[in-house]
Amino acid sequence: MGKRIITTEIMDEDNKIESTLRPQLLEDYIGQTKAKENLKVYIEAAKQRKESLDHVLFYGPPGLGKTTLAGIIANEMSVNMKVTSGPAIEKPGEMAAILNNLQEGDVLFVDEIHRLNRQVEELLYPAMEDYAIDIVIGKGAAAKSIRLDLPRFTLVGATTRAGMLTPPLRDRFGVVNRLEFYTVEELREIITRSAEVFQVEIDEDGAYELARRSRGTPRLANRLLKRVRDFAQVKYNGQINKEVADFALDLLEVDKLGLDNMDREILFTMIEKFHGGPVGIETVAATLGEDTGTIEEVYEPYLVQNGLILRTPRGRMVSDLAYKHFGLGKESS
Ligand SMILES: Nc1ncnc2c1ncn2[C@@H]1O[C@H](COP(=O)(O)OP(=O)(O)OP(=O)(O)O)[C@@H](O)[C@H]1O
Ligand SMILES: [Mg+2]
Repeated sequence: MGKRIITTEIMDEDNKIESTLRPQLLEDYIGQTKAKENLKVYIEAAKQRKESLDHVLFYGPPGLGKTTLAGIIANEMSVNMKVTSGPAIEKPGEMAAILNNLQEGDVLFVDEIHRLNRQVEELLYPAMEDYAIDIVIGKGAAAKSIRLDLPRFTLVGATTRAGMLTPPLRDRFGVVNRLEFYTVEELREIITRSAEVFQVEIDEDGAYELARRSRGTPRLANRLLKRVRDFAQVKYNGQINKEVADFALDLLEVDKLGLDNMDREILFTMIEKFHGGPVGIETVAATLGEDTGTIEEVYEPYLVQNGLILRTPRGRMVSDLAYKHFGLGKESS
């Protein structure tokens, strides 16, 4: 079977469970107050005017709810959502076909939109702006271009790498939302709700402990909940409390701040190779064999927000807090 350019349903097992956890309406969506308030107004206004919603861009680190919000937009507008992603579309013709098949008002969700290739992206410009595309038929001297009108659709783009979007594409989104890390309290609410879906009992302290270690990220919170549920079932009598959560999370090597391996690798590299900084982000990235932008937009934000990495004019520095977290002394230099 060839690659699927477009999917309207969510496919694999992990995703099937995820889809039951996904809130369907704006009012059930926990956190992201700013983005939510924004969307509420725009959705309301578009509905009153019986128009399609303006194009919406979501950006921010993985697992914060971009795909979920795209689905909510389609639900709230009572339209269909078609799902595709930047790397799945190779040729402008493929994008033209998708656009041409949309119904009036539909949401086209393009995940990883920063990975669209140039020709495909350029096709989107008139599509987004004028709801029309120009397609070339024939070759050489016989080639002619015809204009194809499109239904008024809403493009919802998502990216973890806002820095990689070209300005002309970014400028064509009327609504741009940056998603933030969730607070422990918001994550606790999400975990409590997910536990109901999983039909597993969890007490307040257990939910709090899971929330604290979820790296500000609902996807991680749900994943940890699933794992901890297994421990609760096999080792305790099915109930999740702080003791079970602690036991399971320690075993899973999720630390008290929810740092993952990459987080630790970044911090250890800075500590061991660069005396804790200051060091340029490019240098850290090169040492880790990672792309600078990925470190900057995907991994670093959580570390900066939690005061583990400090951004200074001379470069990044590992904070005292991070040394303390790892039980390390700061070497005097
Ligand atoms: N506000 C929320 N309330 C409850 N659950 C949420 C919320 N936001 C996200 N989730 C859950 O977190 C998981 C990840 O969300 P989602 O797939 O929307 O993230 P994403 O930003 O699209 O991630 P990626 O960048 O990796 O595509 C889903 O299981 C979803 O149900
Ligand atoms: Mg997604």
